[in-house]
Amino acid sequence: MARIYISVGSNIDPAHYLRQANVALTRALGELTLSPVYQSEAVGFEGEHFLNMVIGADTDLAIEELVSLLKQIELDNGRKPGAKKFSARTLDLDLLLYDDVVCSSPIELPRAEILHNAFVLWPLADVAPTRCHPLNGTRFNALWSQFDKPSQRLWPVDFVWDSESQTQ
Ligand SMILES: Nc1ncnc2c1ncn2[C@@H]1O[C@H](COP(=O)(O)OP(=O)(O)OP(=O)(O)O)[C@@H](O)[C@H]1O
Ligand SMILES: Nc1nc2c(c(=O)[nH]1)N=C(CO)CN2
Repeated sequence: MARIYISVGSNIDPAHYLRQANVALTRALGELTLSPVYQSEAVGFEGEHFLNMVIGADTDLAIEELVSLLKQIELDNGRKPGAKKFSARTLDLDLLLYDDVVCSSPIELPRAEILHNAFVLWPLADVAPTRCHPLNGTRFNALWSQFDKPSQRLWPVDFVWDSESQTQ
């Protein structure tokens, strides 16, 4: 069994697609650990605000199977294959950590974004505060407390998981 962490992001109908991701990942992986949901300004391009969060789970799937599963869930939820890297998206699911595995090609683990993006590191520090980054051995709560916070604006939101009639 591997402990995994997945980053979830959306800036097209984001409340709907976060709920869809939760349903699809629960179906595929079983019990999930959900971080709080954060709203954030789009980083790297002009666009609608994002909702971001991190999901933890235990799985017997291999890394490649897991990345294929995430890609299929993205496609099932309106993700346009071949869209520009920095562009609006219905659903982005990235595997951040698979136990303490370190690898780079074709699959990058741990995902470099952990150290660069507040919208990844804050929710990861929420769900795995005392877990250590596999490359530098530092706990995620310490990495978050050292992060240059004014550089990226994000804020926690009250998120309603079980109602399609709510917008957040
Ligand atoms: N840790 C990982 N998690 C998910 N996909 C990965 C990972 N490492 C490599 N990949 C591969 O990289 C491909 C592109 O994913 P990547 O997240 O880099 O770009 P994207 O999701 O298309 O765009 P963006 O970077 O704008 O989110 C994926 O389809 C997958 O095959
Ligand atoms: N706030 C925010 N900005 C982004 C995000 C994201 O998930 N949240 N994802 C991107 C491409 O991976 C680019 N910019």
